[in-house]
Amino acid sequence: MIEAHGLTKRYGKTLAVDDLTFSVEPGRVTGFLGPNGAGKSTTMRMMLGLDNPTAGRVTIKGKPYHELHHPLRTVGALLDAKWVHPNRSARAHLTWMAKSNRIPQRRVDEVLDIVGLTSVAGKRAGGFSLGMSQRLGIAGALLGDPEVLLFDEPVNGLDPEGILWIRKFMHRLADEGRTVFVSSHLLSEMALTASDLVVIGKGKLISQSTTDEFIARATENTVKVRSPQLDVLRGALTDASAEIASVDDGLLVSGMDSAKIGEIAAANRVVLHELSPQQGSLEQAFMQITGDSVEYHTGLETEAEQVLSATAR
Ligand SMILES: Nc1ncnc2c1ncn2[C@@H]1O[C@H](COP(=O)(O)OP(=O)(O)OP(=O)(O)O)[C@@H](O)[C@H]1O
Repeated sequence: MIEAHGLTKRYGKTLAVDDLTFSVEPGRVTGFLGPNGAGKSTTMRMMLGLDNPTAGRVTIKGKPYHELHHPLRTVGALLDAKWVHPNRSARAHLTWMAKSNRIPQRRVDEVLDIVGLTSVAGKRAGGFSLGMSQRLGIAGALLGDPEVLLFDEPVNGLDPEGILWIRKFMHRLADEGRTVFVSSHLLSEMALTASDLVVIGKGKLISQSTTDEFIARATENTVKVRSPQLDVLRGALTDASAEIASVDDGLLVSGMDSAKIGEIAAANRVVLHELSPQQGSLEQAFMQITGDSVEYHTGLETEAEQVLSATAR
């Protein structure tokens, strides 16, 4: 469990984190979403005691980081995957970390196995691909078998196979009952990875909810209907105050759920060929919820475009 209360960080004139209050629950993957510069890394650094809050506090299992008796056994983090001596082997790097934290050597082999690096454990970490470096970073985070894990932009720059591996791994950690807090500016990736979302923009909390609630709240859900008696159906739905738009081969109905539309169709003896709820995407939700912040919106469009073009490729 991670809890932030009024967490604030000021760097000179920049208010990097502005009065954030939220909590992160165990047994779930919680996405920490916001565009570049929103304050995600600063927040995570404060969670790990690497930066001091200007005001407010953040606790892990009820205590600020510096009061934890066994920090590495309580919280593990992947902040920068390339933070490793390039000439050290993966095993030597982890052994060095383990020794300085009084963690037994057998745990090094365990974590190498967990992240699938056993076969390259003796190779120079400097020669690792980004995906392998991420795995090594995650192995380091797991060394103390912590209940709480923080990952800062873990899928940045990874190929689809690497992204899938990280996603499944996060789910596995949450299924083991751990608290998994993962930052990203990649909206569609977070929609697949996280069941809960903490969304920030310009240092401020925009929303905390489940991913499904976030999308449902922000996007207007519509229902697509196809029928050989479209005109009869259109009249009946209009009489019932639904909003209707015509699409190629049917109608797009808003302001009414599919159950009600089905009932109206049945009452009017209208045959339906399709009755399908259309859910908005996380990109749409993100744009809609944050759209009133000009600076935020500008940054966001770039991110959303990147995501959309990456998806189209
Ligand atoms: N050490 C620092 N000194 C001065 N300003 C800083 C420092 N660290 C962060 N900032 C500023 O604080 C704001 C939030 O930065 P932060 O890195 O936390 O955002 P972020 O959401 O993690 O973005 P990114 O995805 O680009 O890392 C930015 O305006 C950044 O320039």
